[in-house]
Amino acid sequence: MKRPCDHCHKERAALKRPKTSEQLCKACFYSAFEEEVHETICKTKIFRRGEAVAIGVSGGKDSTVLAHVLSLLNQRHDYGLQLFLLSVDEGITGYRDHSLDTVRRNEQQYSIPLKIVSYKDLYGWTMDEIVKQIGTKSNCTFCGVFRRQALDRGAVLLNADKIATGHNADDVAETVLLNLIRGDLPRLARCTNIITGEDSPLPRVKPFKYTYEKEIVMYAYFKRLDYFSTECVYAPFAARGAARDFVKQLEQARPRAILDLITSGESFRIGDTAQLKLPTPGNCTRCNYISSQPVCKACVLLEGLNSGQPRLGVARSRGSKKKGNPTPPGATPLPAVPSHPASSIHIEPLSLFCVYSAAMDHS
Ligand SMILES: Nc1ncnc2c1ncn2[C@@H]1O[C@H](COP(=O)(O)OP(=O)(O)OP(=O)(O)O)[C@@H](O)[C@H]1O
Repeated sequence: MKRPCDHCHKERAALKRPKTSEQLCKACFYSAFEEEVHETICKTKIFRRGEAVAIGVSGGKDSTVLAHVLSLLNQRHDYGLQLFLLSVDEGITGYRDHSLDTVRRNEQQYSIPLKIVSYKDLYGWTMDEIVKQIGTKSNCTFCGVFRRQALDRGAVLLNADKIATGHNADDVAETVLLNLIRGDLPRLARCTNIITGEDSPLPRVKPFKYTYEKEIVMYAYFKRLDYFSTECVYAPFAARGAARDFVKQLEQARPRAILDLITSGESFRIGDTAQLKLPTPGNCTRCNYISSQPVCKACVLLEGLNSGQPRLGVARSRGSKKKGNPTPPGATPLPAVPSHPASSIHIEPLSLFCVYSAAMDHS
């Protein structure tokens, strides 16, 4: 016979909590999971009453659970947030089309309005078309850069104040490790910030910063949430490989290791030399997107695609001084994106870092 729940001592335990090793019944697990996210939101003050929040939803487990939990906590604790679902359709047949079906169902299930923006409309290219040009070697670079901008542009169209993403504690711990391995001190110092996006028009927040991936999967499973669990067809091995495996091994030996890695990252402070490396944000001269270079990375990549030299932007690490309109025939010119005051937030180009690490993995 199973032992009783460590919290309520009434119901029988249904699971062992990965984060704490406690034996809990389902109800106590849901409550612990949700209230920890609530505590993170309150302590870090990532939301203000009345704000419009665009939740970046891919249809995957993390963002689906995020949409579910934010909607629930918004009602339960009366945050006064206006929530939206925001999806980027990268144009990947057999992957994103299916996950978008999930997101459309989520719109009904959670009664949260959904906006979908597509690479085809914004840039004139789908990822399927890009992969035909570039192959599967540097495709993640294009996808990451385009997705970041697409999320920003979608959120601006929604008049959102913030973007919330489903990045979890495992993601943050991996980023700490990767920055440490690469000796990237400025990024190491920033990568644990819960509010990021100084290099974007809108702040980005990670309510799951302290939430373990395993618990997100358990929560989704026990609550029978409707999510899509297939890997991207173009990047089944791109995801941070060794760092991910290492974090999982550490967690197996000692569950607290994930939180400890985050705490180590948080304790890091950079000196003046490293501070000098931080780029100064300006605006892209072509599309007006916030950029530390005269031409933003997306425009450089587009220029390469449209001129039949798709490796152009991949080979160059940053920016381009070439002139010309990168918008292809038939594509919507990119709408102007306002910038937000840099002083009001911390910076952490986590998504850009994913792109960077994917590029490193492929190189
Ligand atoms: N196509 C997309 N549309 C909207 N948001 C996205 C998209 N892809 C990723 N995101 C956001 O970025 C976060 C991290 O991206 P990542 O690539 O790890 O997501 P995923 O593995 O596709 O799905 P999930 O994180 O939801 O399980 C997601 O949780 C989500 O908030």
